[in-house]
Amino acid sequence: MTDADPSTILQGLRGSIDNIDAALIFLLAERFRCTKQVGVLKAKHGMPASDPAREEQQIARLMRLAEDADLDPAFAEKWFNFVVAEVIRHHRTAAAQPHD
Ligand SMILES: O=C(O)C(=O)C[C@]1(C(=O)O)C=C[C@@H](O)C=C1
Repeated sequence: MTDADPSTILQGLRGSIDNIDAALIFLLAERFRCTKQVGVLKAKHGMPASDPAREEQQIARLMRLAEDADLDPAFAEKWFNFVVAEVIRHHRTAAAQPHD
């Protein structure tokens, strides 16, 4: 990566960034497909939208994984909290719908 034209290098890196962003979108979509089913299950059985004990375990695990992957663990925690806030919003919406 030394002598190549910088704009060629940039183009190659951007290609990888675009592939990674696409994979992240697909993974997030799959995660929300699962959590929507969790929301319906919880709503049907009168279970609370959030489970703080489960979240604590998830955060501890993700922060360990982030450290191993050389990713800022505080960033991993922020990302998780951001996603879970949206999941809980979906769960509350599901609970407010009529269900049998
Ligand atoms: O596992 C659950 O009970 C969920 O509702 C899923 C989930 C998550 O997105 O991982 C979301 C909210 C809970 O507080 C904990 C975890």
